[in-house]
Amino acid sequence: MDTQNGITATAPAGKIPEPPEPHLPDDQWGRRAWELLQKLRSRAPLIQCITNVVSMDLMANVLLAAGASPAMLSSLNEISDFTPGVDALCINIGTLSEDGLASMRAAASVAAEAGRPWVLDPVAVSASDFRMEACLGLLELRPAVIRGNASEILGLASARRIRNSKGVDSSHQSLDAVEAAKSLSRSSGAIVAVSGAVDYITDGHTVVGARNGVSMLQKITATGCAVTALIAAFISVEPLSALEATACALSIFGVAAELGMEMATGPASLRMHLIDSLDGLNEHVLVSRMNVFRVS
Ligand SMILES: Nc1ncnc2c1ncn2[C@@H]1O[C@H](COP(=O)(O)OP(=O)(O)OP(=O)(O)O)[C@@H](O)[C@H]1O
Ligand SMILES: Cc1ncsc1CCO
Ligand SMILES: [Mg+2]
Repeated sequence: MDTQNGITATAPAGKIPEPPEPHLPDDQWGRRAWELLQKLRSRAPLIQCITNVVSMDLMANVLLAAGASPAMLSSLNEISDFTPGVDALCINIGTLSEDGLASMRAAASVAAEAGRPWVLDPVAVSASDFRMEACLGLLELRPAVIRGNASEILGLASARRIRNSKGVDSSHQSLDAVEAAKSLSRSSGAIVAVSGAVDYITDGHTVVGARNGVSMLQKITATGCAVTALIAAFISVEPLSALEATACALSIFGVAAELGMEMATGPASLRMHLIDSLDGLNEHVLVSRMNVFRVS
């Protein structure tokens, strides 16, 4: 059994791991992203978010602007009724509590049993043993995607609280966490995305970079949380191509931010214009702006 980083291997004994997804040529990403965005808009998938109290509003509004249907239900008493019917689940440990963790565990188990994909946002995983242990336990429930900033991915991949971690913000560059992301992907079986100036997405073998976005996103709280929820929405419409769906979600969010920045005068107006730009995004603008490339 592979116990790399102390995390139990994901493929059952004897099962041959699935091959990496076929490689999409760099010039096809815009077309692919538009195809997935159209699917999302026409299906309006139901996305359950068990998330931190800071992020709820932005997360729900980003999901709505993209065409999904958000539901921030988190009581343990509702999970057995509600979670089997969702299209995907987003779990974010930003303001973690004992009760919240019990709900997260229950919802991830129910989603997995019902064959619904779920994504993990390991916010500030190195801030406390409580968070690290919570995340390592959640990894055993098989998230389809893990998205974090570089410090979070470095911490989670090592299964140890890293020093010089600052809380919810990153103190590392995304490129510094690419090898950790690959290792975490192989040990957990999840697609792993590291956000930053360039977002990196990996299935443990292939690495794709997404260069869209603006640095002012770091001045708006919970943009990372919101893009993780967007990833949940994208994988719900394309579960068999989770790497592509994840890269498309990150890149589309970045394109919306770039368009929003053209009208914004600061973080507060960028937040508003980003949501408007995501809602109004059209094929021509998306295809001409998308900047996704194969790294390895
Ligand atoms: N320097 C940058 N230039 C362009 N885009 C960036 C930059 N830094 C982050 N982003 C984008 O901002 C979004 C949030 O990423 P970030 O790494 O800041 O997440 P985070 O730290 O988890 O955020 P939060 O915890 O506030 O939700 C992503 O879409 C990412 O691509
Ligand atoms: C500021 C903050 N604190 C806990 S979660 C959160 C939102 C960004 O991750
Ligand atoms: Mg975060």
